[in-house]
Amino acid sequence: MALSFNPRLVRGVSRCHAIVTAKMALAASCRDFSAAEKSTVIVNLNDNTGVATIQLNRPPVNSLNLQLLTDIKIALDKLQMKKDCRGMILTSSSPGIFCAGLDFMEMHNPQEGRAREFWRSLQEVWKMLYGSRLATIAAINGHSPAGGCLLSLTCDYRVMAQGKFMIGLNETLLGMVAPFWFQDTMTNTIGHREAEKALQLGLLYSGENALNVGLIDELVPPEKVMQTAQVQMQTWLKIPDLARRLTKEQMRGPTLQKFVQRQNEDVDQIMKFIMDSATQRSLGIYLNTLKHKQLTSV
Ligand SMILES: CCCCCCCCCCCCC/C=C/C(=O)SCCNC(=O)CCNC(=O)[C@H](O)C(C)(C)COP(=O)(O)OP(=O)(O)OC[C@H]1O[C@@H](n2cnc3c(N)ncnc32)[C@H](O)[C@@H]1OP(=O)(O)O
Repeated sequence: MALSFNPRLVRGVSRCHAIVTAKMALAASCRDFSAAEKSTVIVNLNDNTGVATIQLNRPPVNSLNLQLLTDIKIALDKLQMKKDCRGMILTSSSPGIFCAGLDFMEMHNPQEGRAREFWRSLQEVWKMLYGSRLATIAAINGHSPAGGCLLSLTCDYRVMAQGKFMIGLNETLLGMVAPFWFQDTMTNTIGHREAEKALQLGLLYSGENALNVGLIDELVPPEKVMQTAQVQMQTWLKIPDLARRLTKEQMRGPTLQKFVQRQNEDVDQIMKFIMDSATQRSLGIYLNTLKHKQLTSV
């Protein structure tokens, strides 16, 4: 697959306890997170409200590598198995950066087996989040390009910090095509016409413009992002869980079913793209410019 790289572009807790101290069962599972090596997520569960927080904790930019994706999946798995857990807020431990998207280092001259595992992990995290039984809110406390935007789009509600932060699926600016399920998630959120523009132009939206097109639901001062997410979560939790969950399943089911049907084909296509020598040349050039980048928004 050919890749056209444009170097001008780019750049784009109440009893609540830290990771593991929540309830006994969760405490045990959380110990698992940090047993072998430092976890790249911080998980809290408020015993009183049933609301969990997952903080992406891979400084400096929370780029999604295999470990971070695996840690998110493990955390979600464990939270979803806990009956008392009804909601989850996804945020970052690094104010100013929610998530910089996929970790380019996972795609730069990778071993094919590792790259496949990486892509499958991304697919699994998307599928789990998009179909989660939990009420989910993204507390976007910083930049959220590409895969970062995708993560937030899986949630039921998005609160973003005011400031010079950008959010959007900017893949085309990098000479990449956002996979169909990235596109579907965007279209389901902002509608077909706006998604057409956003995806083809690789638009990175300012908070104000993201609010205008419905990409985010609230824009608040940075210090109010978590509080706003927690207050909004109470609204979602007033709805009987089963009714809310079945409605979500009906709304998102067709997108998830289409994804499952084409999941393997998607892995094969991406592998072909990543393993292509022209892609690797472009990525090498891009990685050099990444240090001197500047994101510009609409
Ligand atoms: C031409 C590319 C071709 C790639 C082809 C590969 C195949 C791909 C297959 C198809 C995939 C399609 C879907 C893709 C989805 C994605 O998510 S791709 C990732 C897109 N993300 C971005 O473009 C964001 C890039 N980063 C930034 O714009 C900025 O870093 C920031 C998020 C705005 C933060 O800025 P700032 O606070 O100024 O920090 P920096 O100094 O820029 O960064 C700190 C260090 O982190 C490194 N880094 C940043 N982003 C990434 C990343 N995504 N992956 C890996 N590393 C990253 C950055 O280089 C800095 O490193 P050091 O200089 O070593 O400190």
